[in-house]
Amino acid sequence: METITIKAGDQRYPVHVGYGILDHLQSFLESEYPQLTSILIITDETVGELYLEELIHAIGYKQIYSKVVPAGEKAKTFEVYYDCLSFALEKKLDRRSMILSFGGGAVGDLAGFVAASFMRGIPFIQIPTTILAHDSAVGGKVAINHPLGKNMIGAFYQPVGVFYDLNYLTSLPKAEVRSGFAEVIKHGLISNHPFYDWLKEQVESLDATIPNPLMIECLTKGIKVKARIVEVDEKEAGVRAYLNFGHTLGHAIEAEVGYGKITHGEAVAIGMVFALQLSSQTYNFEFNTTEFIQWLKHLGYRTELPEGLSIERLLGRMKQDKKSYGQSVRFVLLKEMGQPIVSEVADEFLIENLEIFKRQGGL
Ligand SMILES: NC(=O)c1ccc[n+]([C@@H]2O[C@H](COP(=O)([O-])OP(=O)(O)OC[C@H]3O[C@@H](n4cnc5c(N)ncnc54)[C@H](O)[C@@H]3O)[C@@H](O)[C@H]2O)c1
Ligand SMILES: O=C(O)C(=O)C[C@@H](O)[C@H](O)[C@H](O)COP(=O)(O)O
Ligand SMILES: [Zn+2]
Repeated sequence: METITIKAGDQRYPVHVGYGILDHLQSFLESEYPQLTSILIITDETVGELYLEELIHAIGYKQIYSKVVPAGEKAKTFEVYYDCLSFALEKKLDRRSMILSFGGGAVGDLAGFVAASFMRGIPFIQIPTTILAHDSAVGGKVAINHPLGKNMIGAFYQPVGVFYDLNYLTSLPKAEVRSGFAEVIKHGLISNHPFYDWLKEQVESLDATIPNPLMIECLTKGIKVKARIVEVDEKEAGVRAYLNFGHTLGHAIEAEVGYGKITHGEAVAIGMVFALQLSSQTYNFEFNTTEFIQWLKHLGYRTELPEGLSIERLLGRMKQDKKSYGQSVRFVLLKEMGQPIVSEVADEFLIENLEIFKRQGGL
């Protein structure tokens, strides 16, 4: 097991990563929360069906409730959020209760926001079950979606611990492996040459990555990139925006095609290709985009805009992105490998490039 400590503001918490590590959760609860009154596990129907009983057994605590929510983006709605809060009130959770988020990023974002707002905040633990969640379970961004924009209603609210048992990854569908791995690639691109080059060299196929020990290395490297950024800028006043590389267009695509119709990682992969196109035009960033796209395609990613999307509507979505001020769209671009910059992009330039992108099917 490897443990990475996250420092965020005045908080510190461990991210334990490894195979079969849930025994540590029980001892963590006993030692750190001796006055615990009850536990609410929030999970989704898929993860619940596969692993909930086993988790309840592993925790071995008497007062455990579980709330099963729909799988995927359907969990990140106001209705489901409200339903979770009602459930917590009905079960008489109090300020010494704990929420355990058990699932992928969607459940983590939802459960974290429930924890952040229930009685103005009770502790929560992340038990991630997807590759993507190496990103979402760390750093304290919690949120639900609004029809007008992704993650628009939320908070910065850190978990008190993350227990990442990689055994869960073995049941992930291929599309979810791919989705999660896009965030690993993002962490490579925004951090440095060696990490990105290493990834490209090592990962020729996503089929072989689970339960290959290579995956644990990819995930811990990714978590460390995120940890270094969150440590200096917990609430995205500056450099934390780098973690949004690929997300300006990515989130606009997710909202336009309909939440859950495309995976988050797949949309981010397309967004990264586009951000690289803008980077080379704006900063003469010398990067072998053709080779990058070939690698993405080889791993099974789509690299072009989904059909039928209107450029005007995408632009409208991007203007509502959380990085935008006034009506100016701000993108995370790369000046060099590992040197991101947040850059204001003029509408005309953006439209021109989106048109090229649309015509050329991802360059
Ligand atoms: N808070 C953050 O910092 C942050 C970072 C990145 C992404 N996100 C958010 O995370 C979400 C995406 O996360 P995700 O990809 O983990 O999605 P997810 O939670 O929707 O999980 C993807 C699918 O895989 C299933 N699943 C989960 N674990 C499984 C397992 N072990 N075996 C089989 N099936 C399993 C789920 O039921 C779901 O259908 C998006 O909403 C995105 O906006 C948040
Ligand atoms: O942790 C961050 O900061 C990120 O931007 C990580 C992203 O991968 C993640 O998708 C995040 O939820 C996006 O945040 P948002 O503020 O653009 O909604
Ligand atoms: Zn993301």
